[in-house]
Amino acid sequence: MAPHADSDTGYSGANSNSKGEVFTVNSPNVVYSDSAINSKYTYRTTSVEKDASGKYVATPKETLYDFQVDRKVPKTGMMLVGWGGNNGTTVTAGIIANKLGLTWDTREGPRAANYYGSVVMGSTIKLGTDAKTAEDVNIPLHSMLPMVHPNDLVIGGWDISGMNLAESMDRAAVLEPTLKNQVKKAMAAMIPLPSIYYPDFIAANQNDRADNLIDGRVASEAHVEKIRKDIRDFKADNDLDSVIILWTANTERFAELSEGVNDTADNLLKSIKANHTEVAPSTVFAVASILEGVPFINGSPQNTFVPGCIELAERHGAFIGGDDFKSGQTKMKSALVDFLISAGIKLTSIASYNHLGNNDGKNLSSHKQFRSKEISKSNVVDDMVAANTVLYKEGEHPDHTVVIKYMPAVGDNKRALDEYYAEIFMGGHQTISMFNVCEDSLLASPLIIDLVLIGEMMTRIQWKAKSNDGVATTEFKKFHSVLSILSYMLKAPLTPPGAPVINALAKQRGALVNIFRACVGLEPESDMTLEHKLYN
Ligand SMILES: NC(=O)c1ccc[n+]([C@@H]2O[C@H](COP(=O)([O-])OP(=O)(O)OC[C@H]3O[C@@H](n4cnc5c(N)ncnc54)[C@H](O)[C@@H]3O)[C@@H](O)[C@H]2O)c1
Ligand SMILES: O=P([O-])([O-])O[C@@H]1[C@@H](O)[C@H](O)[C@@H](O)[C@H](O)[C@@H]1O
Repeated sequence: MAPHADSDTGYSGANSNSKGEVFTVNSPNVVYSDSAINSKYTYRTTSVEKDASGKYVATPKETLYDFQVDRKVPKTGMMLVGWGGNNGTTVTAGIIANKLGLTWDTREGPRAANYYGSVVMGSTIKLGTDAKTAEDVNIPLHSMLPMVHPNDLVIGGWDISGMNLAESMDRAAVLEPTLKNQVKKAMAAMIPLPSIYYPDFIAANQNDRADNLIDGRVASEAHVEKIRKDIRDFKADNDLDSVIILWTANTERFAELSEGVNDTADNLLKSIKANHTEVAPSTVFAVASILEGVPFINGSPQNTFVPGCIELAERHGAFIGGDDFKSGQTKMKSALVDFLISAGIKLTSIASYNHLGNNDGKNLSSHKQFRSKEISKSNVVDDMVAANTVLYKEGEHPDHTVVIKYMPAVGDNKRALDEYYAEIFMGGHQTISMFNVCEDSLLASPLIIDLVLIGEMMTRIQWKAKSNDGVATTEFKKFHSVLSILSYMLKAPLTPPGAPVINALAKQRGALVNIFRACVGLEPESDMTLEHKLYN
């Protein structure tokens, strides 16, 4: 279904038709037209109650969904807030290099552009099993639905630093000179739009790069309208069908949540109108995006989505997602903790130390900004611990410490040192010590692509339902405004109010893949492989 031959994804194992489609579903429940894929999907869950004796009673439930996927792949723009930063310049250079099919010399020999680290572009999913050999048939995740190809993204954005992207790519010191030289000309023509700058929200040490500013140092309606106009102009100037806004600017301090200021949509809008000092730049960008009806995704840990912002998104049916790219140390943690606890090993302490020398690290050397990051890096084990009442009593939790130090010498190559300490059988202990060098921007940039591609895809999926108690949704509706399907890429996944937060990495990926499967009428991949277990 991708508009590109599989060679663009570096994938050679699939055969695709003239439209680049890798598969179709042969089922009476799935109907293809030129404009849409319509599927009927039975969603099977288990409802659990306690009986009078306190025993659980499990009742299978079925809900019949109709899914509709718009097959027209739109010309899409990606507008980055913080475009001139390490992540912004790196993802831009990476997309240009892939689009041009560049190779460049390195000490280890020639390297070619790729999308490694992108779950959409670099991973595969099991479609099913071969009808003749019963072997797994795996296809690129990107081929599951008619998704935008990152090579086709039109890129723009804002930065408080006015450097062109070639200069800021040099400042970032992430990419090899032999690659930079090949994209420098294109990137020199890319100039970030001036942005809003409220000094109190980021470290004072960022002030020296703030030379590309919109007037006004507190939130205002004028700021919202200026950003809305920037979005409209970018869309019109590039003849785009859709635009996704993504925050990859500095980590802000948390905004104080208070009644009458940001607790409701109306109060938030009033606070912006009244130039309230507790409205963060990232929240102003989110409000502008919501009012423009374009998805806004937060790649940083601050509480951009104050309750009033979430309510505004719900009111306008606009998509939001966040928070904080899950790129290295935390991604490893969410997989390792899932493994240990689901193996019945009682994790009792996690010590997470990391140091880095990029501008992100410089900003995080300020306590208020570090605190935002400490929160997002610390909550990632909560769901896995709470789910295992065999190992952990109510309220019991492993010790968990997060340390971040700014060490300029290592630049973007963040060092993560972790110790996991656990109780095992009969009083024994297991100690896992890990040294993980995360080249932060090269790990985060593919996540930016995933967030934008999946965020855009979700704007083209609608559903209606008929549950087995007869409650029917008659009109097609969009997914909830809060895109929790993005959680695999995020440390502190934002969920619809009242919905549980899932941090276990495998569950997050399973949700993404199985929702995409449902959209084409396919059952979830259960890994049961009964076909290999029941017959002699
Ligand atoms: N692996 C990773 O790199 C990683 C992982 C998780 C989260 N993050 C988060 O992503 C964000 C970006 O990381 P980075 O390494 O690119 O940082 P960076 O400091 O290199 O880039 C941030 C950019 O944002 C700009 N900026 C600051 N305030 C702005 C505003 N109000 N409007 C527009 N631009 C503004 C800065 O000038 C800078 O160019 C940080 O918040 C970081 O914590 C990064
Ligand atoms: O995703 P992850 O590697 O756990 O977390 C990273 C932190 O280790 C790092 O200190 C911070 O600067 C990055 O922005 C990112 O948040």
